[in-house]
Amino acid sequence: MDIWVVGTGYVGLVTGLCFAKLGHQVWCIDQDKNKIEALSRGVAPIFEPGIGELIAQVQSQGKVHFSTSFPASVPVDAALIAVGTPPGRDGEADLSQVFNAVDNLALHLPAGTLLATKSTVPVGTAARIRRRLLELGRSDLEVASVPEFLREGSAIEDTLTPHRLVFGVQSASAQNTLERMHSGMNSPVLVCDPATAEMIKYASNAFLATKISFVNEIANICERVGADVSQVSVGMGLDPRIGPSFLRAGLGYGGSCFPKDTRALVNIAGTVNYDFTLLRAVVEVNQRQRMSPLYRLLRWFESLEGVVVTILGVAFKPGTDDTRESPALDLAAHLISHGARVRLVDPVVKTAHVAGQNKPLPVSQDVYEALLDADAAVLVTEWDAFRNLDWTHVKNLMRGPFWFDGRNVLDPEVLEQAGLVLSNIGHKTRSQKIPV
Ligand SMILES: NC(=O)c1ccc[n+]([C@@H]2O[C@H](COP(=O)([O-])OP(=O)(O)OC[C@H]3O[C@@H](n4cnc5c(N)ncnc54)[C@H](O)[C@@H]3O)[C@@H](O)[C@H]2O)c1
Ligand SMILES: O=c1ccn([C@@H]2O[C@H](COP(=O)(O)OP(=O)(O)O[C@H]3O[C@H](CO)[C@@H](O)[C@H](O)[C@H]3O)[C@@H](O)[C@H]2O)c(=O)[nH]1
Repeated sequence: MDIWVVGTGYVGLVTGLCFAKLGHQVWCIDQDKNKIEALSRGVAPIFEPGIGELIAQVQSQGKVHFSTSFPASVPVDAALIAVGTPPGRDGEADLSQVFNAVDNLALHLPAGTLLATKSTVPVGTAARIRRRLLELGRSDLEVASVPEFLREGSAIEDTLTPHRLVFGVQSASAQNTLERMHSGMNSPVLVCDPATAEMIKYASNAFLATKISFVNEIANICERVGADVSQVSVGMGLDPRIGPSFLRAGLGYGGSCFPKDTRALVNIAGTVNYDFTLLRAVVEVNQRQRMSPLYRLLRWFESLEGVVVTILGVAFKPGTDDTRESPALDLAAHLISHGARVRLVDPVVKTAHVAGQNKPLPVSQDVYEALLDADAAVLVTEWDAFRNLDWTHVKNLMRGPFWFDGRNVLDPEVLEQAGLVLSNIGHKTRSQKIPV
């Protein structure tokens, strides 16, 4: 098949490359000249395991093409919209990129082509797209919703072997086009109407975010009653009705999806006069959870004025260089506003945009250098590189012994043996000095 993918961000790029790998002829179109130039030279604009090799493979097979404009006289069976849907002022999804893409596609797609959204869009967007196409005199295009469920860090595998495919369609021919497009993927398929498909995407992200905020609330109670949240998670997860995933307590969720999509779903509910009380609480709990190291540091130091704090991990999770809605950036901004001197270290992120700073902050790649003369350290992102440090060396480098493990991946006993003091989330603190 011939497929156009509009928007070559995370989702558009990975989707386009994977369809090319499945044997389709793919055009990846993006308005960002630098991105397209880099991709044409085989350079990936994102850090994602396997992406460089995949670009090289499908480029050498002539299966993928990168362009800033819609190709003329090139056949096309389906166009996928994978542009951004960033949050607007009240958390609502800003659909300007989507409708810009729709308007451009309306000028270029031949009659009968399928136009499907991969972007996460509010319920009712497919209907709005159809109305827009009618206004533009393009009642001859099919509209569908095919939400994307990939995770950053395992995006290629998730796209080639997804847990499920959701086809939100209104006609047999649209379903048939999507089936041909995805043939070669051996995944369960749910066929439904576009509005239902759009809701499945938001409901899935909101439910996973709810699990995380729930376990973080349990963790906070564990600290106060002397229970161990890691074991509570294992114990809960052994019940197949609950399942073990997304029960890792920590500094809460970040990234380009959960924070944005939970707020957007609260907003969607509001537009139909429904107060999504539960999801509002999930969002609030997540925001509060990010600040737990700040409160713990304030109890340890009393004042953070001039205190040097090293933050380990700037990406919102390991395996990506994406810093969108990373808890580390929020924490850094709050520590700085309390007078702390913040140092950042991450294996792949090079600079960080921290609110209130007029230029990006540098991010070190050398963890020992970043810990030299630090008064305290906070692990925010559980990169492997931070798990097995030479703790005696760390103790000797640092001015103070205080560590906060925001992802519960460090062994308190090992750190204590080296003379450090470790506080973490959801465990009874071992040091008498750290009040909960
Ligand atoms: N990042 C993820 O892990 C992920 C996973 C599933 C779903 N999603 C959803 O997919 C969508 C895209 O996410 P992303 O992270 O890839 O976004 P992104 O912001 O990284 O990329 C969007 C791209 O679209 C391009 N673009 C914008 N308007 C355009 C236009 N009119 N024509 C051509 N190109 C245009 C931008 O230049 C940019 O490169 C969002 O709705 C997001 O919620 C993201
Ligand atoms: O037990 C857990 C699991 C995750 N997280 C945090 O949750 C966030 C999101 O993690 P993850 O879901 O792995 O990353 P994303 O790449 O943002 O993927 C989510 O968002 C995508 C965009 O919508 C969806 O496609 C995916 O299915 C969905 O998992 C990260 O900050 C994690 O640190 C926790 O705090 N505890």
